[in-house]
Amino acid sequence: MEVINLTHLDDQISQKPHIMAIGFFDGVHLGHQELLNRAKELAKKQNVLFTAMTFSPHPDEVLKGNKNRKYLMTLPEKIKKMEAMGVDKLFVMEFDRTFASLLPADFIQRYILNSNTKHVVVGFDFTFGFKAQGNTQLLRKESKKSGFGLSVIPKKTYLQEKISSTLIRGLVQEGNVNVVPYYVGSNYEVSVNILPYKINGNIVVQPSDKSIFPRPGTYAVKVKQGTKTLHGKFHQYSNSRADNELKLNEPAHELGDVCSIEFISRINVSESLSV
Ligand SMILES: Cc1cc2nc3c(=O)[nH]c(=O)nc-3n(C[C@H](O)[C@H](O)[C@H](O)COP(=O)(O)O)c2cc1C
Ligand SMILES: Nc1ncnc2c1ncn2[C@@H]1O[C@H](COP(=O)(O)OP(=O)(O)OP(=O)(O)O)[C@@H](O)[C@H]1O
Repeated sequence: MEVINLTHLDDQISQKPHIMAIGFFDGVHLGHQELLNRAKELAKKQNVLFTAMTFSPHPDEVLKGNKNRKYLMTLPEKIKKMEAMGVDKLFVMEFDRTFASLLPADFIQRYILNSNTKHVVVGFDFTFGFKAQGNTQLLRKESKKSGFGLSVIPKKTYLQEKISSTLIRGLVQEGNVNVVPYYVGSNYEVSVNILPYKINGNIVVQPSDKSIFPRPGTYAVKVKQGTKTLHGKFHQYSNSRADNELKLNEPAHELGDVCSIEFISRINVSESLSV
């Protein structure tokens, strides 16, 4: 997969024909996966590239000044997932105030009409352009007028509720990691750095300060490094502390500098790590 970093100065993003999925896609949940899979199928049928456009940082960081915003996935984690979803080219548009002020019609002109975008795939509640004025109705109207294809993915729900990044962020923060697979199709997973010392014989790990972590407590986890998977317990001290302890059930002599932690479930206090 090719990753193309863009700014508002890039007014054309592709010469080759492509089918593009658009959205922020934090956590790449089952709703996002349906959308990306639709774009992938269409691209295969039409023998064109499957592309996705995402934004960095999140519009709220820029427009609401919410600099401490935390994510289900950091950008490198999202890039890895997009590659696994089969995206050929990922456009990462720098979201700044100048880009935010682009009118919906100008967004369509630059990134769809001038960029050989044959078909656009978005969800039912997608918005774009200055003050989020563009929506799927506008895209529908323009697609008929200008002749590009449009697929709008209907709301994907679980227990009658929209599957959303916001809802999943809440589940993780509350420690309800065991239900995340119903919304994402897999466990909540975070990449961490392994620090070069131990505490009480436990491995000490440090997440990115942009990653969401479950509330303090002990969690049953899977630790993945390359093709290796180990099981263990993860202890989260407090939301403000930067390091956390990891106790593996099996010896892991060659654990390197980084690994990813999959959260399976929260463990009762009585079974917790002795720390
Ligand atoms: C060109 C452009 C301009 C945007 N301007 C605004 C804006 O002024 N205010 C706002 O709240 N969101 C703005 N957004 C953010 C969108 O409303 C939306 O959050 C973003 O396109 C990601 O879509 P998604 O949230 O459905 O993933 C803009 C998006 C684009 C593509
Ligand atoms: N449950 C869903 N069903 C269908 N489409 C969805 C669903 N959730 C999001 N989408 C679509 O996926 C794209 C990316 O959406 P976005 O990143 O805003 O996800 P979200 O889960 O709604 O996030 P948030 O909760 O932060 O608003 C958009 O085109 C959106 O319409």
